[in-house]
Amino acid sequence: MTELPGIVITGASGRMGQMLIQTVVQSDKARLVGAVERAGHPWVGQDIGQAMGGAALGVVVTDEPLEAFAKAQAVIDFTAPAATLQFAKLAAQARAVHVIGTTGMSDEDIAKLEPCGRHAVIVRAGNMSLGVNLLTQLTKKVAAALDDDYDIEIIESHHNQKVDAPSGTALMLGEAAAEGRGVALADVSDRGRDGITGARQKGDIGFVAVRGGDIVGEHDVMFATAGERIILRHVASDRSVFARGALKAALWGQSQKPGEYDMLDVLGL
Ligand SMILES: NC(=O)C1=CN([C@@H]2O[C@H](COP(=O)(O)OP(=O)(O)OC[C@H]3O[C@@H](n4cnc5c(N)ncnc54)[C@H](O)[C@@H]3O)[C@@H](O)[C@H]2O)C=CC1
Ligand SMILES: O=C(O)C1=N[C@H](C(=O)O)C[C@H](O)C1
Repeated sequence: MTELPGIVITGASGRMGQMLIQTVVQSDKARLVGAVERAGHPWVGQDIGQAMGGAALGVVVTDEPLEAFAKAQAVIDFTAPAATLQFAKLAAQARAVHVIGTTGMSDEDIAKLEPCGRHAVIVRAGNMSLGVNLLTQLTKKVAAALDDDYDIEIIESHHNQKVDAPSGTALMLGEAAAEGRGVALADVSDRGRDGITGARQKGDIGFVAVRGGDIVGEHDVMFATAGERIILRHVASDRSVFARGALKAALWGQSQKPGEYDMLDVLGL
């Protein structure tokens, strides 16, 4: 019998890290072979199951990513941009599929993934849920059907510990709206209203970020014109939707050629 694909989770103690550990351990399609945390983190050296407050899982948290990646078929990485760039090089070296959920990466950061994608499969998306990826397609379609008498605003809400804005999801939705309209998002994006801003520019795509409490992730795409508004909405109430998508991507990546992919490729949307 062939062994199930081995998965390493980076940022293992994080909100997503812990959800990913649970998701992989409960799956009958993959096995957990590693858990990585940053050097100096108190969980390093502890069994990941016990560190999470449960039974031992036989996987000790390490701060040596390459050693862990070498034993794995895939790395699922929801950490921070600098860490993700380091992991991309190491996953390519280990020829492991690298699933990147990390957001807040700059265009320069994203360009640095290109050489890694020549050696290994990379799947990257600002949101790994089926619902949001479907919403990008709906957004594109609605934006293509309406002219710029409809003002597009993207409103995102997240918990009070989120460090980046706009969210990765909001940017995906903005890209989809811009694509539907046949414009480049960089040319029409309005991200920072404060003070005497002047009236809204026709054709702009606006972004609004709300931060508070324990909101998992909510996104509205509003098309507003005189007399009516259309609002497309996604609400995530549990991080398992992201973790399930990420595991699906890790398994899908096993049969792909090296290159950079996104969740639309994984989901066939
Ligand atoms: N694409 C998607 O579907 C989703 C993406 N995210 C993104 O995932 C990222 C993480 O989110 P959370 O889990 O909420 O954050 P968090 O702050 O709870 O967890 C991040 C973890 O990464 C660890 N980390 C940082 N640098 C590291 C390094 N060099 N080596 C190993 N571990 C390192 C931290 O110690 C921490 O445990 C964010 O960018 C967030 O926006 C979150 C949810 C869904
Ligand atoms: O940081 C989060 O929590 C989330 N981040 C992703 C994003 O930036 O869009 C996805 C999700 O909304 C949760």
